[in-house]
Amino acid sequence: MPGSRTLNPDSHTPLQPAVEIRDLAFRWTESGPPVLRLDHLRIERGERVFVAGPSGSGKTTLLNLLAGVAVPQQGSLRVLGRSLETVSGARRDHFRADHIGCIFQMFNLIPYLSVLENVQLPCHFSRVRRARVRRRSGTPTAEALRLLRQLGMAADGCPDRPVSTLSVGQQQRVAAARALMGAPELLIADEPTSSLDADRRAAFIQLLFQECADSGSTLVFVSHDTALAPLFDRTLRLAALNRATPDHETAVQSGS
Ligand SMILES: Nc1ncnc2c1ncn2[C@@H]1O[C@H](COP(=O)(O)OP(=O)(O)OP(=O)(O)O)[C@@H](O)[C@H]1O
Repeated sequence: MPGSRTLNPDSHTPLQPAVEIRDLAFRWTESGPPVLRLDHLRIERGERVFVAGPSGSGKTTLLNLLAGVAVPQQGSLRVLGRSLETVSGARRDHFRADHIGCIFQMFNLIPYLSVLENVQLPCHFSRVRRARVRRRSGTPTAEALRLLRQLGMAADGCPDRPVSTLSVGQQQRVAAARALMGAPELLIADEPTSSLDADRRAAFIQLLFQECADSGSTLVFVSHDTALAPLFDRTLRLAALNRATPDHETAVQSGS
């Protein structure tokens, strides 16, 4: 039960929710229309949330806001208890490096680095994640290999290959392993299974769930594949704001 995992075992003080949004409006350009409006959204620690909605409804935009890549022009946005709309870009970058694992649609892998080097990158940017990796597996290399093994990417010299030589589906798994390094409290994933076959997709989701359960991480997962939705604790459904239909609301719907 996600809502029950709200005590910090170290301090015995209640943890803030993973995400709390109020009266948020976001537009990409000053004169452009709002692309996302959310009156209230609360995601508890440890929850696994599936984000659905038609193309252009703002799913990726929402992940950009949660990652602190973009900031809302209106409303409040608290992630892991931190008000992201009030802090500088540099602080948001630091916060993201320490606490958020991102699997973006474009992967953002560094082409001239090997698979193993790419997966270890979060440890270069964050002392917090480095410390967690040390506690879990001893070294960044050992933890990266553990994750790559789980994703079927540790055999046949794969860890030493430059990522530019990998298929899109393989790159997707490398991006996932990198996001999971150092057990970030919040994991956000944008269409992370779009290039995987059915078997790999099932294994991938199981791994994400297992890793999140082991570390109490919260998962926000965007996908057009609504067959996956019942696997999650609930579904957040976004509706396109600028469609010429009466349905202009951004709806939050609870799944089973
Ligand atoms: N960097 C950007 N600059 C300007 N407009 C943008 C930018 N990124 C997205 N948009 C616009 O914001 C709206 C929401 O886009 P977004 O990518 O969040 O939708 P989405 O629901 O993730 O779509 P898809 O399912 O196709 O990935 C769209 O109208 C899009 O054109």
